[in-house]
Amino acid sequence: MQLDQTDPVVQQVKKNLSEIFGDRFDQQHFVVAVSGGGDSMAMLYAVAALVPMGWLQVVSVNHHFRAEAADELALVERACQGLGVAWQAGHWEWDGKGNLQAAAREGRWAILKAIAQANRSSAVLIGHTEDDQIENFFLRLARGSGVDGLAGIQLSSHRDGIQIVRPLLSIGRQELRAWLTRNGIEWADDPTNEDSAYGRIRARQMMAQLKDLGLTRKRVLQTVEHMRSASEALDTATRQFVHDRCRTECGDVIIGLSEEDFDNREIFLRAATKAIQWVGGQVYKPRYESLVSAIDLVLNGKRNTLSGCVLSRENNRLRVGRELSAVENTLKCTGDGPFIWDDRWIVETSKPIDHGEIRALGEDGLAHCLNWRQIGAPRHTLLTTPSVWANDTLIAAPIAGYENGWTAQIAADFADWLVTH
Ligand SMILES: Nc1ncnc2c1ncn2[C@@H]1O[C@H](COP(=O)(O)OP(=O)(O)OP(=O)(O)O)[C@@H](O)[C@H]1O
Repeated sequence: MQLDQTDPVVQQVKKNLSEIFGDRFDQQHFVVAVSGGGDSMAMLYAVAALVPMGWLQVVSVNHHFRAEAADELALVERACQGLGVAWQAGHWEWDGKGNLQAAAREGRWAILKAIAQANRSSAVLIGHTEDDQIENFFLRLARGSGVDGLAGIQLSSHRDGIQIVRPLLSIGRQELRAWLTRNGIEWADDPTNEDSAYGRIRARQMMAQLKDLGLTRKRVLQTVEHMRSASEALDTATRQFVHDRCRTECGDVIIGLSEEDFDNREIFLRAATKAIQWVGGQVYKPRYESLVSAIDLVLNGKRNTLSGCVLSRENNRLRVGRELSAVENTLKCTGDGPFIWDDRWIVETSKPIDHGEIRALGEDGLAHCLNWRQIGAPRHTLLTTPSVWANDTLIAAPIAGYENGWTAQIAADFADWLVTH
């Protein structure tokens, strides 16, 4: 079944996609994440009405913890066959570690990301709706979130260098359900959606009661909008702060301290958070309380660690460096590169290597770098920089002064990275 472009839901989706991609929204390759639930099925049909089928790759992930999942995937596959759109299943299985829901979300993202990268897609489309926005607001409020958290879900965001777009974000779930029914589109109801053990569902139920206070959907969405605008203003100020006061050195961020940072901490803390995320390769921010206590300690001269980073004070500078025990990556390398190591270094050579290994320099490596003191960076920083090994012999440690035909440079400049994070 194909839908008419004048259909109101299709029109909304068109408006949202055009806002992000301009007039050429129908000439982008999209990965469309479809679970078989009402929201993502609505997204599938609306997007298929707008974007020629050759530009779409639908992906459904089976998390293998609900018996119904296979039927849901089959439902999506049938729908895609009917629409003439490419469909692919992804499989994920829980290793029993951590929280199941969170692990499933991460596993799903890893699959979507890999497919988007393989297809060189412009974006991954996700079926979040206005209801998700509202539920998310209450969940964040309950967690004591600040301006950024309450600024809500964005129409477009980035993760791991991939754009995520939510074309249904301005449409309510009820409207979508009615639309699906009107158009005879089948969807699968996820039984866990009714299970009040999940915070999101509890937030949904609570909304009904808050109406009595005059706290309507519209009011919540207004607050989200205000928070977004405040958050954007703070981001701009943070970028300016980073431009004026931060620089990078051997993969660390150095923040120049000034007296006013002790009084007016908001922008300073935001810049420190971004530095920690950039150095530590963290998608999520450290918890606010952990950040404040770590910063207090370091400003008082006590070196400490947070989110894969070492925070240390050097007179009027705060250094955010990588924590050695958090660097797990050992990368096999053959040829001349470029090799991406620790998700942030580009390592290359003019002398191709056979079956080498790139890993953090560490104590044993640094012992071979006789000139490291001349670099001017602290020992704990150099220990975390890339080094190249062959059969346990150190071949190069370019940042620690032992180049031997190798170079290493940071892949994404901190200030550039800030623009999309
Ligand atoms: N198993 C899955 N396979 C592919 N995409 C998924 C899967 N589960 C969720 N998604 C994507 O993530 C979005 C958000 O999922 P979530 O479970 O938070 O919401 P939902 O309201 O249950 O959505 P839906 O009704 O579409 O399942 C979905 O709309 C869909 O785009």
